[in-house]
Formats: sequence, structure tokens, C-alpha cells
Amino acid sequence: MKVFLALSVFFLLTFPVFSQIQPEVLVVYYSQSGNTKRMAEEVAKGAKSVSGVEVRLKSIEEVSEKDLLEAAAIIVGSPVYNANVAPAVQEFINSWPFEGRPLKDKIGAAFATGGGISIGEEGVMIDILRSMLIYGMIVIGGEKVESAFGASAITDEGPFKEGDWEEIFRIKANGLGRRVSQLVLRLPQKM
Ligand SMILES: Cc1cc2nc3c(=O)[nH]c(=O)nc-3n(C[C@H](O)[C@H](O)[C@H](O)COP(=O)(O)O)c2cc1C
Repeated sequence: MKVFLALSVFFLLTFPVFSQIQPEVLVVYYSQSGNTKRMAEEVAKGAKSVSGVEVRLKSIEEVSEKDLLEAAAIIVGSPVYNANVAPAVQEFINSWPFEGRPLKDKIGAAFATGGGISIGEEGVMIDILRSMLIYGMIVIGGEKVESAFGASAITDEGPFKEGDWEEIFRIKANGLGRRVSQLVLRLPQKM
């Protein structure tokens, strides 16, 4: 009897801790030749470095509406296509649920990869954040002023030409994910 009582008390005291649902950070990307995918992996790594959050990494083709609704934060990555968000990414964002604004108050952030310096990546991140604002999301940038609009990488010009993944881009991507996770934990969680 005593053992039973002790076990019951232990269960009652620890159940809320074990059953607590961790907020989710969804990192989602579109990538044809692998650069944006690589950046997404680094963003996810940064997000995972913060304990107390669940991180999901998916391509836009793999993401369901349920994934979007369950996430406390959505981080979207796109390559630069003719100085714009890749059409597949814009279509993906356009397909998000809007009625009743179920994405309102989720954190939103962006990352981008572009072939050349200053030929589109900043504009792409701002365009992603601008669309997120329509959904009522709380948009944020990266950790440092160098990633104020999000994390971006140059993949095909001068010293940044394919091959080595530059450390500065990795640091920006890690920092973006980390900051999103830290801020997610500071928001009141919806049950
Ligand atoms: C159709 C097309 C248009 C592009 N336009 C631009 C551009 O305007 N500016 C730029 O910096 N890079 C441009 N790029 C280069 C890609 O943005 C860059 O290679 C990117 O890293 C590709 O990402 P991914 O490897 O994830 O597919 C373009 C690439 C394609 C295929």
C-alpha cells in the first residue's frame, strides 16, 4: 500500500513535467542545387542548440498544413531567382491558411542563398518577411547586425564560389536558428 501511495505521488508530481509539450520550430526550404538546403541544415542546427524546443527541418514539398499550425515559429529559406523569391516558395507561402489568421503571433524568419553579392538576397528575405506580416506573424532577423534581415549566403561569386561553405554564412545561419528558438521560449505558449 505504501509503495502504491509513493508511486502515485511520484507520478502526480512528475507527470506535468514529462507531459509538457515543447514548442516547435519549423525550418522549411526550397533548393534545386543544394545550397539553400545546406543553409537550412545550419539554421536547424542553431535552433536545436537551444534546449526546450522541438526542431523540424523540411523542404516545402514535405510540409503539411498541420506542420504549419503546430509550429510556434516558421523559418523559410529561398534561393534568389532573378532578384526575387523562387516562385515555388512564393506559391508555398500563398497556400498557407489565412481564414481566421491561424498563423497570427507565430514567429517568422527568413534565409536566402544567391549566386552573387547584392543581386537579390536581401530583397528575397524582406519579401518573405513581408508576406509573413500579412499572416500576422512576428517577424525577426538574425543575431547580429550582419544578419539583420535574416541569414544569407553567396554561393557563386569571387571568393564565395562553390566548394568551401564559408564560415561566415554558417555562423549567420546558426545564429538565426538559435535566436528564433530563444525567442520562441519567451513567448506565452498556446495549448
Ligand atoms: C533561374 C535562376 C535565377 C537566378 N537568379 C539569381 C539572381 O538574380 N541573383 C542571384 O544572386 N542569384 C541568382 N541565381 C543563383 C541562385 O540563387 C543560387 O545559385 C542559389 O544558391 C541556388 O540555390 P539552391 O542551390 O538551393 O537551388 C539564380 C539561379 C537560377 C536557377
